[in-house]
Amino acid sequence: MTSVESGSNSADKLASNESVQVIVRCRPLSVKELQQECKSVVKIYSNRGVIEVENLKARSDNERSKIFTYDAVYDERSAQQTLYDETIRPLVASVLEGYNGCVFAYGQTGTGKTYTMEGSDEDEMGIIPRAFEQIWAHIARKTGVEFLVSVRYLEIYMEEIRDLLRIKSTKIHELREQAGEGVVVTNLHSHTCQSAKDMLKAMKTGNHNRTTGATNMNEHSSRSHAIFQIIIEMVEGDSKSMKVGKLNLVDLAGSERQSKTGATGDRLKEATKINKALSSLGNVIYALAENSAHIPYRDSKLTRLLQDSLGGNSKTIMIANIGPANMNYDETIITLRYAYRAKSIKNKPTKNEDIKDGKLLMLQDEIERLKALIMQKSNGTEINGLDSEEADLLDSDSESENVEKERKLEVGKMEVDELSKKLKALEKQMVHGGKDIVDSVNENELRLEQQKTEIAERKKREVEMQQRIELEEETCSELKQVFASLQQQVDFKRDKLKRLNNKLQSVRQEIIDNHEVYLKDRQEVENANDEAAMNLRQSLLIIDNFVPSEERSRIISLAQFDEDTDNWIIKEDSSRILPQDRPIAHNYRRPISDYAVNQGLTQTKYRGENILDLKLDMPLRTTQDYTPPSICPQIKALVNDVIKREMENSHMVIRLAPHSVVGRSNTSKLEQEGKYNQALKSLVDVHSLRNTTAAKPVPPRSAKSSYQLKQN
Ligand SMILES: Nc1ncnc2c1ncn2[C@@H]1O[C@H](COP(=O)(O)OP(=O)(O)OP(=O)(O)O)[C@@H](O)[C@H]1O
Repeated sequence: MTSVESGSNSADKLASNESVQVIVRCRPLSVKELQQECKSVVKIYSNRGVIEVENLKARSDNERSKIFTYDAVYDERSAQQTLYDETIRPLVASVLEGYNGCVFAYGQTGTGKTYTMEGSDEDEMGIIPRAFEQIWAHIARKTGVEFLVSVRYLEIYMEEIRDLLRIKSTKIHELREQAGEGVVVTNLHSHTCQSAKDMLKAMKTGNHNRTTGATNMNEHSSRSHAIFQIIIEMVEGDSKSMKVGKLNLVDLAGSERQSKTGATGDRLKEATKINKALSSLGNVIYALAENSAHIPYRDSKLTRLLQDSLGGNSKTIMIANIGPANMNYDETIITLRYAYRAKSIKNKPTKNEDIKDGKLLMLQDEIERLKALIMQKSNGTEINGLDSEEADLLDSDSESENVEKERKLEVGKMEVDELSKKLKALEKQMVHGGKDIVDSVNENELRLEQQKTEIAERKKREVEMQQRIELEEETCSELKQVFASLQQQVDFKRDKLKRLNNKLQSVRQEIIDNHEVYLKDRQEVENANDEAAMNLRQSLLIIDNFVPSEERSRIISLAQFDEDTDNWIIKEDSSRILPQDRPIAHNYRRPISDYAVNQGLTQTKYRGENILDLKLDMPLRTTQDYTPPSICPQIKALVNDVIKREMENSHMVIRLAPHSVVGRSNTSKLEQEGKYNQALKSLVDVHSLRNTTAAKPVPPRSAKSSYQLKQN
């Protein structure tokens, strides 16, 4: 192991600074961006913590570039090791002293969040594996302290929490507020680790289970927000209280424009959820920065889980990842503004110490108890053993008693073995600090690492001082100015006015940019809304056409909104609860007789029987119920007369027809056809007259039926 702890210096320093620390990292232009001949528009001034972004489409000089200042900034050449040593190492050192810590990476999709948090290979390890090394290097040096280190790994995918270390688990994970612990996730597997390797294995397992997919912007895009939690419990000497350090390492899903990622279908649904959660995170950051009375933590699972990290009991670092390409200018500006706002969030970190109940303390108690029990049993067994030997000598006749004693001895030994195994398993979970200080850390390396950390800290201080100087120079320049003449004063004021005017312009520009972003966001929300409305309409159609109305009403009456899962759930209908194991029917599978049907309604249902019997709505009348209307005799006579006449005419036409083909002209043929048609028309008229005077049409007769749902 090469990592070392930074010492208490850095940790103490972090403790005094309660603001969320914001750092920005810019990745290099990607191969795709180089192929598309994109230009780099981001300039990084690491010594001052400043970033300048150039707008190639600017219409005026005022819009040309935008400048932002952060706690630290890293350009495309920055090494993983440097970023870790300068910003994360002090935070992890604080966690090892009993603070809560959080690092979260935010940024547009494909800007390097996963690269920063996890890294790529051994040389390019990211923050998470480096934190493992730091933690275990610390444990290796800490004599007289017992540690219990456990990890959890979860993802929030489409607003559902999934346990990445138990991906097949069907347990439901809810968010619960717990006194002293903040918001916790229920039923999450906690994996106890004995080394950095164990942790790395857990991370890899979780990464393998994480939801990823390809988008236009990133071939391996993370489609979920992933949180890796490390919990370190520490007990010093014989103390009966412990310290607990918790570290949340968060790799957020990328913020993205649907138009750029080319998201459709499921990807679009994912993107909508991702953007919704990120915009709630933005709202929380905004509300905290503005000191609002209400902070909308409950708007998403992500913000509830990060509640302590933002404005609560935690030391927090936000890493804003950006890309340098001109085509991502808008997204880069959004990320930078987001990050800039987060700078003003104030946290209230306090040490988690003097904790009287916890897994480690319980483990220690259990180990003590087992040790005492083993001791007691072993003593008992020895005594029994002696007794039996003596008994052998003294009383060779009592064979059966000896056998009995030997059996007891055997059972006693087995019990001791069992307890020893249990004890070993429990002891294995705990780690004793300071065990292999000589093996694990080479002294020279340790010194070298400490020097590196000191250099990093000095650099950090330099950046802070540089920023302070620049700020003071600006505010004090007027005071320092000695005016030789009125003209000089006027010139100075004019300069100042110009500067203020520039500022005003850039604020105006920001408002315009924000408005454009708002319009784009709105368009995307509208698109998502349309799709959701379409899905809803489709679902309603299915419900209207395929779900019987009484079933629908029943479900509506049972449905209720569950705040914890942020979802609709169906309450259990006690009247419908069926026994889990219904008895198997022997001779008949379905109740067919009336008696059986009645029995089925009141008594236990058998497996394989229909459990639902839904009657269809039957028509009130059938065609058989049709009675023709009574028609007035005059109309009847009139109609009969017309029919008779027309029939005669048509017979005549039909009789004449063969001759007409040979001996008559075409005109007379047409005349006859006209008459024939007229006769038919009269018939139709009479028929329709009948129909209108008849009773209302009767729906087609359908067989009296019911459809039945069968339980499998
Ligand atoms: N600082 C960097 N130096 C070199 N390569 C980088 C750097 N940052 C990111 N990359 C590369 O850029 C690509 C995208 O990075 P990554 O997957 O980490 O982005 P992401 O922000 O996590 O994306 P998404 O939100 O879609 O998951 C990867 O191939 C990664 O190796």
